[in-house]
Amino acid sequence: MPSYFTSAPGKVILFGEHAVVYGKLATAGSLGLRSYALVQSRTDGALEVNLPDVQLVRSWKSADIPRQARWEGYPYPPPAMNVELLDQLTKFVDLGTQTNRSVAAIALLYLHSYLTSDDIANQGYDLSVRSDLPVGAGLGSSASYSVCLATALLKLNGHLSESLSAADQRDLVNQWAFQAEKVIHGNPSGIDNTVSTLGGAVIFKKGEKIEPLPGFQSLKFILTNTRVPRETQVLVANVRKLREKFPSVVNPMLDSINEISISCKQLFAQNGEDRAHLLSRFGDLVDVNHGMLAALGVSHPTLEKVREISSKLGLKSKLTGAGGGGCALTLVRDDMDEKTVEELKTKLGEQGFEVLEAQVGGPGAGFVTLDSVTSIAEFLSRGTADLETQTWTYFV
Ligand SMILES: Nc1ncnc2c1ncn2[C@@H]1O[C@H](COP(=O)(O)OP(=O)(O)OP(=O)(O)O)[C@@H](O)[C@H]1O
Ligand SMILES: C[C@@](O)(CCO)CC(=O)[O-]
Ligand SMILES: [Mg+2]
Repeated sequence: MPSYFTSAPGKVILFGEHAVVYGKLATAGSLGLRSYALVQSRTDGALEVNLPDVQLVRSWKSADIPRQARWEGYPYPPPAMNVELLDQLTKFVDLGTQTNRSVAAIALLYLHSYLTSDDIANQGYDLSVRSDLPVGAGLGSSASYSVCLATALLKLNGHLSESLSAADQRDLVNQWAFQAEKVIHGNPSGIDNTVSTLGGAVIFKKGEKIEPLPGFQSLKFILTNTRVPRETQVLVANVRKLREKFPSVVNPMLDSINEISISCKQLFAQNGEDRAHLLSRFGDLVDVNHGMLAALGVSHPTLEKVREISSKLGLKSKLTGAGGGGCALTLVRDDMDEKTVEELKTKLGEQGFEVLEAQVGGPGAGFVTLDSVTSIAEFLSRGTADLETQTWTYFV
């Protein structure tokens, strides 16, 4: 009766969102805010899914769920996106096409279709996911959800055997989480699931081996959730349309954003000893990158409000993630006194924004093997601090 907790962090993109979709460099770090899953096998052939963050509770007879090919296992890569299966699953879940919970359920069943063995499918299983991240706010909730799902289903089906190195296990989790991200986002670059799987801070280029950001030093940010809902898929599509209309205008902007990530990498690599200089230059890059994103049409009046409020207090902010609402990050320099930070938080709160403080650069995906059946209700009501006291295994 295998059963597991799995967990994965959200992410904050420092520089390079959107440009990363076109093969440009981006830098990002994992967040202290995480999602958690509980997966455990049953005996009655049901697949029971609990996703409280998107208000979804469903129980399907496992035998009724459309399935096509199974994945052959390591070292085979996941097959190309199966559009026919996606159509079948969309009809099967019957929750509308573009709702939060519809895509969440389809992503889960898509991984189920490939990763679940016939034996486990016949027995059935419970899968619940809960998150400390705001959903759809630019902090990688979809990636963190996808990484939790991939880790849970790979573990449950014995695909992460101990004969594989930690790096191979991590790659498998990342590759399958990317499949789930594709179901949710359409055309993701893969940066979000990669940061969520690996943890730490990375410099990322689509399709290339990922490197930790050399010399990365922990930075303090305030994250402001404007609470304006938006969908990453829609914003990415809007930038694509603008680029198709004006390639000669937009392409140089994407190149400039690439240079921002290179400058960030150089800052950490060269200026590690002069922290004040590093933070001042980092702040300049925050400003420039936001300006370019605004020019690409992915800012929002609320994000500009965050910039206005923070700028009056001498702080630099930019949107983070896809933009169009969602979250902004504000760099808190070491020399900022607590009073100013409190004033910032108060002013942001007065606008109805949610202010989050989180560490950047913590651990990536992890799991705990459980030796007894856990009640779903208990798992869903447990505090994060309580879950974190478990003995987690990370893929390092
Ligand atoms: N805890 C969760 N439970 C179930 N589904 C989730 C959860 N978190 C995210 N999702 C899925 O991810 C979707 C949100 O993804 P989206 O990419 O638009 O936002 P994000 O990942 O928070 O932001 P960004 O991609 O800009 O970082 C939701 O509609 C839902 O389908
Ligand atoms: C907007 C985007 O660049 C980042 C979303 O967090 C999309 C992606 O990279 O897939
Ligand atoms: Mg996302």
